[in-house]
Amino acid sequence: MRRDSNASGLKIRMESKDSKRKGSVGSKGTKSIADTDSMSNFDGVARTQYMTQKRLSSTTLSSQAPTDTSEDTDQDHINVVLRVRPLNSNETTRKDQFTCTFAGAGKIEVDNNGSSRQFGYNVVFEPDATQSDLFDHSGVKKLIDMALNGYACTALAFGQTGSGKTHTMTGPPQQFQEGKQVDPEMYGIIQRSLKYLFRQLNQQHGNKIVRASYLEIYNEQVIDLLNPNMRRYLQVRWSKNKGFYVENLFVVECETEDDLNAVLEEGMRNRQTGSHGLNEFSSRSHSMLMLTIDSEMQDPDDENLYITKRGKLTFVDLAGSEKVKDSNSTADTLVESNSINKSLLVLGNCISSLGDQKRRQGHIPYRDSKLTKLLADSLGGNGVTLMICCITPSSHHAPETMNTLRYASRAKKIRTKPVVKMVSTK
Ligand SMILES: Nc1ncnc2c1ncn2[C@@H]1O[C@H](COP(=O)(O)OP(=O)(O)OP(=O)(O)O)[C@@H](O)[C@H]1O
Repeated sequence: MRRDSNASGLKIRMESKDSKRKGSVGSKGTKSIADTDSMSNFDGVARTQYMTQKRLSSTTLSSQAPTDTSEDTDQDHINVVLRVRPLNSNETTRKDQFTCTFAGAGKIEVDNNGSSRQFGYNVVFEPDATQSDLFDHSGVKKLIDMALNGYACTALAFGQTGSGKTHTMTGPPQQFQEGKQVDPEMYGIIQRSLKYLFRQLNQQHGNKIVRASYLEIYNEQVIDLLNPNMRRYLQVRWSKNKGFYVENLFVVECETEDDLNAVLEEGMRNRQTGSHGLNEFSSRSHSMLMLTIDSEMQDPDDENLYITKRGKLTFVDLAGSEKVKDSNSTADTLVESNSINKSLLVLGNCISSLGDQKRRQGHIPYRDSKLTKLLADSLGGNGVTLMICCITPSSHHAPETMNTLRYASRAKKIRTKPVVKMVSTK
């Protein structure tokens, strides 16, 4: 191990060269809330506990108890939660209608030009839900607990451009600009997760090592967000042991929450963003912040043997699907839009196949995009996944919103087989 800094001076303890090279809410309805700490999907041991309903004074979240508890006990459904952002100033100026009705119990009804449809998810966050509501009740804490116990866990934000994915994951995107600061109340799921992760780690005994890497997929190329000066596209490879992985990705070892926050800031500053008709600070790439958490413990039966549980925690902020007509894309942004839409189409195809009981036994087109290759394990493998779908309630975007909701419903049917990864060392 040695201390080092990357090209842009990120001061974080880094792994040895070898290991580095290895790439290693407010509606009108009921005010109820899910105790997501008992969500069966995120509980690898007690798998069939039902969510308990709690009343909460001013928050309006709704929840749904999982209904099918009789299935293969090795498998877990992907958890899907939905966040509806408030109407923005463009939408109110245009006098767009508010299309969503919240019936409670994880149900949402959306009106698309006179025809309405109801959808159901694990939790629905209504427009006045706060950032802290999202963190407390989306199930992400359970996800972190599972990563600490050796599972590969993913939190993935999905939805049309401008629907609030980045806001949900990190808070307002402007905060990462030079000299800008944000009220900590606005911090997103990632910053809150990093805090929670270190709080949990500090309470545990034994050696713990947290490593981080951060990449983006921009125009179907993988770029290292922690080493952007390298400006070399990284290759996605496959191996029997690791599945799909990115070769030569910069990996940093983080000792504190501040180290991880520095990684986040560095990556967010380097991420491709652009301005278009639907979002002033639009992410033009899919980003993945990947943490590996090694927890070493002595084998109770052999004092010379140490067992390391290797959990993973990945935060994915997808670029948003967009209608080129609405985003007024031209030249470069058109190439970006097409690339984003294409990779999201492949993701949609994978989700459709995986969500269909018959088709999931057949060919899943993971290899059709880098994004799906890197999400293969989270979606169809041994991972545990939380999908956070973001939508706008605006009538102007209702057809696109319907698409997002349909995808989210399909994703809910996907099942993975979570396994704990162990490494033993003498
Ligand atoms: N729940 C919310 N409450 C208040 N403002 C929000 C909310 N969600 C999003 N916004 C604001 O709306 C704008 C667009 O949000 P954001 O950039 O997160 O969208 P996105 O889905 O990540 O878009 P893209 O795919 O283009 O990157 C931002 O200014 C953001 O702060």
